[in-house]
Amino acid sequence: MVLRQSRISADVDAVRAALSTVEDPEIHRPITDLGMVSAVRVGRRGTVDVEISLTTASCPMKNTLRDTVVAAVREVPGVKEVNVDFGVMNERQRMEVARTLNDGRTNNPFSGPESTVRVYAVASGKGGVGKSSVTANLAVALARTGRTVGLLDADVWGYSVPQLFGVRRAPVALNGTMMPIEAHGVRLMSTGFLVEDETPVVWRGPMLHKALEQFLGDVHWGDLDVLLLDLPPGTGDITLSLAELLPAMQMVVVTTPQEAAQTVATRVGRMARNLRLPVAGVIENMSRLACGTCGSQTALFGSGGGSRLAKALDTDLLGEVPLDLALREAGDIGVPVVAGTPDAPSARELARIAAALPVVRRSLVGMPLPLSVV
Ligand SMILES: Nc1ncnc2c1ncn2[C@@H]1O[C@H](COP(=O)(O)OP(=O)(O)OP(=O)(O)O)[C@@H](O)[C@H]1O
Repeated sequence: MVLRQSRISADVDAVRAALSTVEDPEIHRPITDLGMVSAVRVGRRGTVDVEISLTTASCPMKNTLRDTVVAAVREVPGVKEVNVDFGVMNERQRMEVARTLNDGRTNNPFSGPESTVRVYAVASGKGGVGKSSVTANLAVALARTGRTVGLLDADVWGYSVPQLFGVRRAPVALNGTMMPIEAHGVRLMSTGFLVEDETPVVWRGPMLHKALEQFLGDVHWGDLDVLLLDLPPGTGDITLSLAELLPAMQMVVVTTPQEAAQTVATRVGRMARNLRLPVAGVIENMSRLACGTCGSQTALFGSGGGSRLAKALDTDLLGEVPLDLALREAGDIGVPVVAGTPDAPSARELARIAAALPVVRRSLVGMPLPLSVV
């Protein structure tokens, strides 16, 4: 029995079938559909050689891809050894991949009425209240419950997504289509990936709108369940553009317990009303500081800001995230706290909030209807 099995040789079709279960880690399509498998050779002793053509020579996911290919091919009966060689696609092949990706796609996949993607824009009245930390952790928490999540760093000038996720590289681009960078299970895009370290971004007005349009339309987000947007602090052009580009956009407002609720409510409330954006709820951040030794709680930044703001905006308080050293340290090392220290008090609360994020729809009352006079 043992002898006979060692003589069975795997066949090329079975190996190709196994390879069709392997997805490109960034494009999320089978490598066989993308034309990435350039050769498969099966030796008599169960040795399989696979040649993979990468979309770019500096493919950051090369090792991940090698591991998945080896694991898939090893499952084929008769396979004893798997060797993977990498080459690079030529321009014609890259164009073919870009065509496959763009097949039937409209420019902005989130703009049509048929889009079922839940879109949350996370806003704050001012900077430094933890809006980006909250957004990053909500995204990771949602991804950890099995959802496909995208996070667009719409804080174009003050981007923090690269730091919060520990990503320091440029995205792969294929003939005008950019691949989001995946980290901690979330598909990310940020201006921070596109500029040299510390280079200031000076886009304004129409250029800004165009850039956001491209972030939505020219990035291959794939089939998302949820798209989160980390807005810049305050209210302004970016929110205006995004509200126009994303009909399903709803806002989540982050505040500290101390912030003058009335000021934020007036500012954010006016913007939400003017743009007819529904507010899904308020998250109070930096709520209390728990003493690690005695467990006593100190309201370092006062209390009640979140519930006051929720009341003023006529929405719900979704949760209160405590001040937590683990969250601050997580941000510094680039591993969101819900992934790195899921038992930390802030991580538990953020995961709870993510699991219960409500869906509110934009009212059509007062919106211009797409009618034309005939
Ligand atoms: N709950 C928390 N506990 C401890 N530290 C926190 C908490 N929330 C945020 N921080 C820390 O506060 C700082 C500001 O957070 P963050 O960058 O997320 O704020 P922001 O509102 O997005 O700021 P900006 O508007 O400038 O982008 C960071 O150092 C972050 O680690």
